[in-house]
Amino acid sequence: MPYHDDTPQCRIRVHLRLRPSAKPSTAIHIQDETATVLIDVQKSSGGGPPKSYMDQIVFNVDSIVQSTDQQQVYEQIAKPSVDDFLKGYNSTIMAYGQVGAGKTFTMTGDMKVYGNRGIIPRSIHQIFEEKENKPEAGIVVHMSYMEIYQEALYDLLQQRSDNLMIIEENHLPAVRGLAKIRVETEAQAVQWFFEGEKFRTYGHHILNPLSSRSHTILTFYMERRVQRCRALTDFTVAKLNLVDLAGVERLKKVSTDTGGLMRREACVINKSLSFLEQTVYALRLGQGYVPFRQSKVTTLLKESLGGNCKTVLIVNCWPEEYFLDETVNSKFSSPCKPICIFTNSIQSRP
Ligand SMILES: Nc1ncnc2c1ncn2[C@@H]1O[C@H](COP(=O)(O)OP(=O)(O)OP(=O)(O)O)[C@@H](O)[C@H]1O
Repeated sequence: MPYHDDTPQCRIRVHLRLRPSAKPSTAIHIQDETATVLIDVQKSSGGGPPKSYMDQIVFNVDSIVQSTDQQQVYEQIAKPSVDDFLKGYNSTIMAYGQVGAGKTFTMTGDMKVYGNRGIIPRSIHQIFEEKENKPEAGIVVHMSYMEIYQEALYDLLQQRSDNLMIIEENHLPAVRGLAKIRVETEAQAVQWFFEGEKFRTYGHHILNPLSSRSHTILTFYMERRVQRCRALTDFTVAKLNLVDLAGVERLKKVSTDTGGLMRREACVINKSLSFLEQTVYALRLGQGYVPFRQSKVTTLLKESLGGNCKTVLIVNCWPEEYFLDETVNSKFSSPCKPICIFTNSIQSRP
């Protein structure tokens, strides 16, 4: 069931997507009714017969998707966020998970097969359908697309310009130098998105011939007129972040190259994802100090994780035995669920 939350405080929604597998691990038990995943793991110490070595890791999410149907994934997980954005709420949809587990398939999709297009092209369609159907709302849309590679920022809509700097604006991070392109139609937005994709950093390894080596953040900025009463018109502004995080990597599983570029990339990616985990745990525990500034991705996602935003996290997993360690590590998503964030739809333009 798609989920809508109109309360001023809402929590991060967490969805698990398992990619199709011919041989799923028997250690993973899915309970669809309660959206719970139970994973049998070996206890590290202790005596007794083999069975007593087993322990069970439990993590709870909001829903579990095992289907490959991109339309269903969009309807169930992403569309409510785009609806919220169009109503004037800041929204974020973020894909996290192991390498090759389907993050880019979920966000961008297979653009050669129309039915397999992902959340980004479908969101673009929904945004411009609203703009066309409601001319009275005077909707204005801008977009930006950036990449975080090796802790440096690149503007994918300016031929990968690196002339960007994180600054603070109204106590929130902003990126100076980032192009915000005004887009009038769905075709223009798709064209700019493809233009940005050309400059994205990909690598090739055993698990994925087209592996993202960076985090990307595609943002839509919307401004629309809202008639409060006959004499009063508000201009509501909102942002939609579509985030494709780089994958959690065990280097020995993806490459035999232990000293080169892939190793350096994997170290930086894993470090930034572990900072993301630390940030989530600090928010979950309600700690006064939240280490947002430890990495570029947590700095830029400050509002999505602990500010004024409705956030959805999609955790992509391989259900095979070979990836069980990484699947267990995905349990970090569980503590995201109770994190409450403040949401306010009326952010009027002065
Ligand atoms: N649910 C799915 N159904 C069908 N094919 C899928 C699915 N998930 C992933 N794939 C396929 O698996 C391959 C790897 O997926 P994808 O590139 O999306 O992984 P990723 O998590 O983004 O990886 P990386 O972290 O390496 O960038 C692609 O060829 C993709 O089409």
